[in-house]
Parts: sequence; structure tokens; C-alpha cells
Amino acid sequence: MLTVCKVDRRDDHDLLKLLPSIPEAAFNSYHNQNRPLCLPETRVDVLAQIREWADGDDERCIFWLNGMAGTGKSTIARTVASEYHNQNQLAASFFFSRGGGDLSNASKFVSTVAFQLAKKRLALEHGICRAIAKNREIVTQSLSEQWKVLVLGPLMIAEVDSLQSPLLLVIDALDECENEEDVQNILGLLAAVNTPMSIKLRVLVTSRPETPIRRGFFDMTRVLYRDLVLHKVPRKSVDHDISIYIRRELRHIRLSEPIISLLIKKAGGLFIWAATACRFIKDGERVTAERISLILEDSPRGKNPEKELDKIYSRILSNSVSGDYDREEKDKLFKLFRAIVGAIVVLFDPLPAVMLSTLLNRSDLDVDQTLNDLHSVLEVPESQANPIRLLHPSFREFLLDEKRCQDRQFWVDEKQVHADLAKNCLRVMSKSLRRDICSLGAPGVLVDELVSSKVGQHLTQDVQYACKFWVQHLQRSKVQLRDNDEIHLFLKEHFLHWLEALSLMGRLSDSVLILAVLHNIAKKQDSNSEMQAMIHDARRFILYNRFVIEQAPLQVYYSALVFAPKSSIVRDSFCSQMPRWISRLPQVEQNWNSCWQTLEGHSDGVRAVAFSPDGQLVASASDDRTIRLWDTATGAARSRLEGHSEEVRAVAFSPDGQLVASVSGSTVRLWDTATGAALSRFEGHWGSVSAVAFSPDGQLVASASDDRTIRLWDTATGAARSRLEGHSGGVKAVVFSPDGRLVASASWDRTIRIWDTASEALTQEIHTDSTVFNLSFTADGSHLWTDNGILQLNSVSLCSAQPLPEYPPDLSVTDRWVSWNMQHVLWLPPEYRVSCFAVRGSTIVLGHTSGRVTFIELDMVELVDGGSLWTRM
Ligand SMILES: Nc1ncnc2c1ncn2[C@@H]1O[C@H](COP(=O)(O)OP(=O)(O)OP(=O)(O)O)[C@@H](O)[C@H]1O
Repeated sequence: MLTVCKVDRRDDHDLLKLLPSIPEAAFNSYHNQNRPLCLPETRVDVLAQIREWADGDDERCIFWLNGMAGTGKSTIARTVASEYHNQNQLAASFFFSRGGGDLSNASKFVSTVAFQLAKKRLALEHGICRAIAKNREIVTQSLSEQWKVLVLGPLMIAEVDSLQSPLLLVIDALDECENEEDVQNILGLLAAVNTPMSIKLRVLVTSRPETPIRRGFFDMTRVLYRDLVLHKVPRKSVDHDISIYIRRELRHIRLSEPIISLLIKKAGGLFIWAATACRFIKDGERVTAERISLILEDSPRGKNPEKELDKIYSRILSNSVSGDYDREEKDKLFKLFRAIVGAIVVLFDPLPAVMLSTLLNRSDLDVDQTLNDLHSVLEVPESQANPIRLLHPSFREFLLDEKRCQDRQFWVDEKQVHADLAKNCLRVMSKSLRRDICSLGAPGVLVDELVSSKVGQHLTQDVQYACKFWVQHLQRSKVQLRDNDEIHLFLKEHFLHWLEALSLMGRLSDSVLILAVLHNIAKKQDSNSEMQAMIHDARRFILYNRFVIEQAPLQVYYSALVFAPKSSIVRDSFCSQMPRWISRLPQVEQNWNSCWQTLEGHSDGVRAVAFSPDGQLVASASDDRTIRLWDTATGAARSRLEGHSEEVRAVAFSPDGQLVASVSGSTVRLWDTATGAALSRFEGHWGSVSAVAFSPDGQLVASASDDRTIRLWDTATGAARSRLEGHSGGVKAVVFSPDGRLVASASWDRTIRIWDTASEALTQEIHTDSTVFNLSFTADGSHLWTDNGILQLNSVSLCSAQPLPEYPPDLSVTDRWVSWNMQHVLWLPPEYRVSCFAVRGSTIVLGHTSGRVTFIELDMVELVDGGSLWTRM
């Protein structure tokens, strides 16, 4: 028995290793060890309110603590996290940090929370590990899918002996999560926390009251959360707390009461002012008195706390260059400041001092001396291995804002610093990257076989930083791209080395997005450049070979090159790298073929595919009883919608993209696109449902069934609204007119019927030669587009296949052909034959019986103007 348990635990440990977790996110990580907790006797009321909510019966499972910059939110969050950790009631903590690499976005948020949860309770560890064992790809899927599977699921099914007190999740500084969509997604996840669970979860969220977050909470029902606005706490109480703080921090300096009260007034309720002032005074050692009078200069005090904060930052900066320097020396110091501190405030991931000096091509001495007098605003660790961080984000905001940072010598021109960093990244990469940088030797060595220290040894932190962020710096610098500039030359010389390095770092999928960004930059500047052609080819190269390079980095010089088509620019640029041991290279295609991405995941055939209205997602419905949502740009799986008990036959997005409707058997289901949650189930048909459509206002869903009826359902209430009867055969297609007043249906009975949505009356019946399976209205609602031709409403028969003048060219897939405007333009080889398809603009998504989903994108300009067919990504 004992042995069995041991084996299980070891398995669990292996499974947990699959969760990408960020140790620095936790309140008690090494990285956060110097960040303070609330001093005793401070924040008494606020902490009491949070405790009362966390331990009480309040139905609202979220507590949103919001307040202006520097009012003390993170300190409260750390204090609460620490208390609940000591009581063994902390589920997890995630402290976001702008410019903090993975801490500045949500990509590892859920997996980190799940990892911490697993360490909390054995029952949860089992649940989480079982979930990973069932779906090892889970961490590549959408946040909502991860949340459902890795957090909510285990909390729901955890076997607990008795009623457990709720666990508390602390999320700090949500405003420092840089991507607005991520913020909305996280708030979407939290909304699902109040579902009944064996172990209840409560969530404390802190943030500045920024618009996207306010909007997110505004959209959330008030039943879910309560809030507390920190900057509205009575001033008397805050002053009292700041007074305790100042007295404590400056206890070794004998301060008179009037000076203390002046300092309190000047803080104006901002803890960050008090904290910065105290650090500045203490750092002054033998000149504390001068420093106190420096910061207390010029009344009136405390009227505008942000202005006071700016002043203290200005004082600290001018003090850092206040020695006995001549003009030239001062200029040099200012320059160094802008280059070094400027880089520290715009880096996407903090670096240790030595790495910063190599990245910036400055001496260690320059870096050390520049940071020497800035310890009251920067955390400069003693250990060379630890990164330099800002003590508070308000310092970054001050330096980057030309209006706030009035001494222009210190103002950091963000674009310029990004441009310099982009250049430096290129320099570092060009100098360091080379073929087989980790001396793997054999071309088949897998990433999984490598020890991570080996990668770190050969790819130092500055090089890894450059590989990850060079394009992001370029994007924010607004640098112009030109053929044969240093970026183009870098790609020509090091593109494969860069892919190899990313693969070794486990970040190959980043290259897809990085190249997409670079492609956009190049496109905006010169649409016909050589550079743009190269980037385009590079994207094809990586999308086509991603799977193999991700596993075996050196295959970038073997399989990827050998099988690239003859016309590939990457193949041409790196032909000297081709393996010499292949004496006869395989015959390859002339050009990239039209398929640019294949999505794998369904375990059975795909029956229906649909684009979301904004084109960012694709939904695929499969015989494996699931619907999958995919990210159109990257091909990443976003969520898996599970619940149907039979094959899923049709799928549709609501016009606002927030809902997905799917049909299986005789049931229609509605899902939340963002969270993947099942929202409702419409039952009433007695025959299989074949098609589903939303009304243009999203308020109705129409379902067409083999029971010969069409039913209309109310999306908000789930109530059956109407039953349209009259077809003498099963109904195969259904669609609303653009104004929502009509519903068109097509049936095995070879008729198309038009119904009035409101009165349910049949307004027109048209007989067709064969059964119609696809129906759509033209934008003006005057015609119906069917697979057999175009039908003018109120006429009795189908028009000829002549395109209507106002009707845009249309792409479709019929049998073995892609057709444009009803003319065959692209023959599909057997492996691309489809069971279903969807079109958005010039992109076609194909669903296959094998369960794969593939994309084809056509260059419509070439197709229309050149008459010849060219395909592109
Ligand atoms: N109760 C407290 N006890 C001791 N120190 C505190 C307290 N509250 C705040 N501080 C000090 O003030 C500094 C600023 O506070 P904190 O970082 O918590 O503010 P914030 O509201 O989270 O700011 P931002 O929104 O800009 O991130 C802290 O680093 C800490 O030094």
C-alpha cells in the first residue's frame, strides 16, 4: 500500500513539473523578500474589513481594493497574504509587475495559481495532477480553459473531511498586467469563482482604478464583489498611519514634532511619498538635516500629493549628480543616467547589473556609479545575480512623462531608449548567436533531453533577453526599416540561429508572434521591400516547421531547410547550412503551398467551422463531442467546450462574439466565448438539429432540425419563442436577414422558405432543383446566396449564377474546389478535402474528417487583377 502511494506521489511531482509556474509571483518569494508589510497599528480598519469579508459569510466572493498610485495597496495585499498563509488559508498569490517579464502578463497566471494551490492541500494536488494527466496540453490552452480544468475543477471535486474554511487568492496590481485583454480575461475568470465548490475560494484583487479594470468590474454583477477605495479612506486615519510609519522609519534621527507633522502634511496621504522621503533622508547619513530641509522646501504642502511626489523624485535625481563637476562631466553623467536608468525603466524583464552593462555596452563601473545615489528609488541588490528593480512604479511614470519630469536632463525619451535597446539587442545577438550554440552535436537531440543549466551557460541572460524582446523594442521605437539595414542583415545571417536559440529557451512559439509584429512594421513602411518578402517567407518557414524545431532545435538546419520549397528566401539565404551528408536532396515544391497552418487537437472528424465576427477566433465542432476555439493568428488552442453527449454538427458565434451556439443530437447549447462556460441548453426538438444561427441583435437563436421545424429561442432567458412549421422534410440550413425581420430555411423537401420572425408567418416558398445546404443573405437583404445560385427575394426562382454587381467576390469550397464567385480557382489535393469550411475575407478555414483544421489564405488582389492564382499567408 505504502509503495503504491509513493509511486503516485512521484507521478504527481512529474505532472506538476508540466505547469509553468513563476516563483517570483508569490508574496513570499525570494524576489519579494524586501517588500514591506503593513507596520503594526497601521491600516487597522482596512485590514479588519478584509478579514471580516474573507472569514465571514458574505456571498460576494471578490474583494476589490482600489486606490491611486502609492496609497499602499500592495503593502496591504502582502500583509493579508502573509496572514492567511500563516493560517494555512492562502490558496495562492500573484503579484503583477509591469516590466517584470512573465509578471507583466497573464500567460502563466493560471498555471502559477494552480501550482501554488497544488502545494496547499493534498486533495487539490491530486485533482490538479489528474487534470494534467488527462490533458497534457492544458497549459497551451486558453486561460479560461486552464482555469476551468486546473483551478475550478479540482476545487469542486476535492474530497474534504469536514467543512473547510474558504481559501484566499490574492491578486495584486492587476493594473500592472500590461495587456488589456488579459485583464478582462482574468476578471472573466474570477466571475466563475462563486460556483459551488467543495473548497470555497475568495479572491482579493488590488489595482489602481484604471478604466479597463473599472469597466471589467462594472460589467460584473454586484452580487459577485465588494470594493473599497483606498484614497477615500478618511485623511485623518491615513495621516495617523503615515505618522506611525515616519516615526518608525526615522526613529534613529531625532526629529522634532513640528518637522514630523510637516512631513506628514507634505505626504498628502500618499504612502509612497513618505516611503521615498524616509529612504532619501536615511541614505543621507551625515547630511540628513540638509535632506530634510531640501524636501520640506517650498510650501504650501500636501495640496497636490502627486506634485509633491514629483518634487521629491526631482530632488533625489538632482542630488545624484550634485558633486563638484564641470559642465562636460555633468553632461556625461546625464547621458549615462538616461541610457542606464532609462533602460531600467523600459526593459520588459529586469536584468542584473552585469547583464545590463553587457546589453548596453557600458562598463560595470559606469553602471555601478550611476546607480550609486539612486537607492531611494531603485532596488540595487548586493548580489550580482539579482536583477535591478524599481522600488515603485510611480518612479517610471515620473521619468517617462515629459511634463512631470521637468528637468529635461533626466527625462527619459521612451522611444529613443527603445530604439537604443533594439540596436543593442541586435548587437548582442549578432555577436553571440551561432549554429549549435549549446554544442549538442547530433541533429536529433531533443530539447527535453537538455539540462536547463546548459542552456543558461551558453545563452546568457542578456542574450536571452535580446532574443525575446528585440522586436518589441523596435516596435516601440518607431524606427524605420529599410532593405539591407542592420535588421535585414541580421535576419539574413542569423534567422536560423535565432530560431535555434528560442527553441533552446523553450520559447519557439514566441517567434510566430514576433515575426507577425515585424511583418506589420515592415508592411507599414514599404510594402514591396525585400525585407518584407524575407519576413513573409520567414513566417511561412516557422509556421510550417514549428512542430519539429520546437522539439529538436538543430532540425532548423536539417529538416526545415531541406524540405523548404525552392523559392523560399530562407532556404536560399542559408543554403550553405544544408547538411552535406545528404548527397541527393529530395524533390521539393517550387513555392510554399497554400496551407499555412494546421491545427491538431480533435480526436474525431470536424463537421463545422466558424470565424468569430472579429476574425480572431475560429470555432470547430467535431464528432469527438467537443467544440474547440482556436486563435486565428497563432493557431493556439484557446478552449475546449465540453458537455454535448453526441457529435457536434454545427456551430455559430453571436454577432458580438461573446457567445457560441452549438448543436448536437436534438440539443442546442450556448457557451461563453471568453470563459468557455456552458450557459444554457435549449431542448424541444425531437429530431436531430443540423444548423444554428444568431439573429443580428444576438437576442434570438434559430435552430433547424430533422423534425421539419425551425425553432427560435431567446438567448437571455433560454425560453422557446417560436416554432416555424411547414417544411415536409428535415431542415438543413437556417439564417436571419440582416435586419432580423426574416428567417430563411432550406430543407430536404427542396424548398427554401422565408418566414416573418415576429409573426411566424410564411412569406415566401421557393422550389429548388436540389437540396440547399448553405444559405446567406446579401448585406442589403435583397438576395439570398445559396449553394445553387442567387435568389432574389420575392421572385419565384433562382437567378442565374451571374454575380450581382454590388455583391462582393465570394469564396467558397465545394467538393474538391475552392471557388471564387462561383468559379473554380483552386483544386484541393486529397489530403485537403473538407467536411466543412468557413470564410472570412480572403481566409478560408477548412475542417477535415481526420479532425484537423487548416487555413488557406488567398491574395485576392492577385486573384482579381492578375487573373493568376497566388497564395500568401
Ligand atoms: N501600512 C504600511 N506600513 C508600512 N509601509 C507602508 C504601508 N503602506 C505603504 N507603505 C510603504 O509605501 C510604499 C508604497 O506603497 P504600495 O506600493 O503598497 O502602494 P500601491 O498603492 O500599491 O502603489 P501602486 O498602485 O503605485 O503600485 C511601500 O513600498 C511601503 O514602503
